[in-house]
Amino acid sequence: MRYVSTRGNAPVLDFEGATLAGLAADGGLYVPEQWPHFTAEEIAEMAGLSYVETAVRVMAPFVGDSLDRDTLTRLCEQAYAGRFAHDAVTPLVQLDHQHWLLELFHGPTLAFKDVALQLLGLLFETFLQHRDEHLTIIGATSGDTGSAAIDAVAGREGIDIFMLHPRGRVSDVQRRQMTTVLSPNVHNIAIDGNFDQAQALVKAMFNDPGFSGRFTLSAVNSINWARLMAQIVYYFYAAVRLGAPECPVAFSVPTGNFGDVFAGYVAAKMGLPVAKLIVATNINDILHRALTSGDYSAGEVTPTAAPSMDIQVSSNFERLLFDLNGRDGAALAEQMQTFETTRAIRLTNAQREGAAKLFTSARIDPDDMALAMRRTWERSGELVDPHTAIGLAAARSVDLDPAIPVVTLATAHPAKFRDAVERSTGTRPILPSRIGDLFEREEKYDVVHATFDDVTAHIAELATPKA
Ligand SMILES: Cc1ncc(COP(=O)(O)O)c(C=O)c1O
Ligand SMILES: N[C@@H](CCOP(=O)(O)O)C(=O)O
Repeated sequence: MRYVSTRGNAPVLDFEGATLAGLAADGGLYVPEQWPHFTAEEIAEMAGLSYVETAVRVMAPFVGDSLDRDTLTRLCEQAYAGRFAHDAVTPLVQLDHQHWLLELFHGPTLAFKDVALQLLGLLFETFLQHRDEHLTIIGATSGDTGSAAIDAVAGREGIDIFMLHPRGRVSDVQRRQMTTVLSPNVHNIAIDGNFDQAQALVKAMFNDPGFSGRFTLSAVNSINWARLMAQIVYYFYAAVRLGAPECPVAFSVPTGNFGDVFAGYVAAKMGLPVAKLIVATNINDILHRALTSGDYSAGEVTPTAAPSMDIQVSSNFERLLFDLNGRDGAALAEQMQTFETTRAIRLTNAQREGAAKLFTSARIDPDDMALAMRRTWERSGELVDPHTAIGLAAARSVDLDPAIPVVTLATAHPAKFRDAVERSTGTRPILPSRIGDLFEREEKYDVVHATFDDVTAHIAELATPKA
């Protein structure tokens, strides 16, 4: 499989190259040159497969010649068998006759990010084995990517990770999951700013030849295609259990950077019968506005009780706009440059009409989020975190054929957001025993001004330059 940039002006790479590069050299994002496709018979054959077997089937076409089948299978076994606290890896839980939760938080750091990052850590290690390179990973987090990426690469030879988080804007559990990992290759940086600023700094570092030329940079955010590839798997895994390919399934996805829901779009492109993708946002609603009125304009980020979704520049939306624009890289580059300068664009008619075929959206305010947490607890006995609650509230707000199962992606364990869950339900979720001592552990992180010069100077002091 070959990978092209959404902005049409970067080298075409294979899977290994795209995984190590992270971001394309022209500022765009790598996407497969074409979408692989499964027939209905091939999807039916996935019924009864284990998570690992499903993962290998779904990801093999994307990996192409970069890994042989045995190696891909071994890596999936290492990533999923044993590292997740549930045999099904991503189990389904039924709430009522139509609604289901897809629990994606059974990994080591209690959020859906583990599903992709456990594999990505192993991919980096495998690809580095035949290269004489030291990888410098630079990432930005609104709380969950950071800990999952750190868990995946802490202590690995030949890799350093620098993770930027917005100071004071992540939950105490989220922060400690990052800052209590004391491996010498882990570098946590708290910036005075929000996630969008952290993400912009990361992209600027990749795009600055003076900085990126000195190090072998890579990315762990969902700008890295390999992240999304691994997230496609659970759409297949859930849908075949609910009757696909005969029966279509809808998914409601709590959304910030548009990565998780874009993985659902790719699953649909690959032949999975997806009835609807519900883009569930909090009051930081750029995606809801874009999908309902074509207005993709970034406002100020407002802190909420669902902090991982406090995002106003949704990186992966670029991948959708590219696909819906007839994959015209030059036109997309112009559109994205306008967005980068003015922080606002209007979607073209082709983009709006194309998106409307599969996507719908809902903006959930804090009261409805709290109500969804309380009702789910009272009616189903399930504690859900604020992000999942937004997905559930959105799922229930959309008018869908009652015969179609609606799966809400449960993206984080409620214990990551204990205060918010307790406020809404009166019940305080307990930290799972594997991180039960989190509040006794020592923390280590640096506070750095959110400017390009300060952050790059800090990283350059600690990172290993190219030989
Ligand atoms: C718990 C949680 N839910 C939802 C999201 C949104 O996912 P995405 O950014 O892929 O849209 C995030 C962060 O990305 C998250 O950490
Ligand atoms: N919510 C994320 C933000 C980064 O998103 P990513 O999926 O692009 O890594 C987080 O928790 O860090």
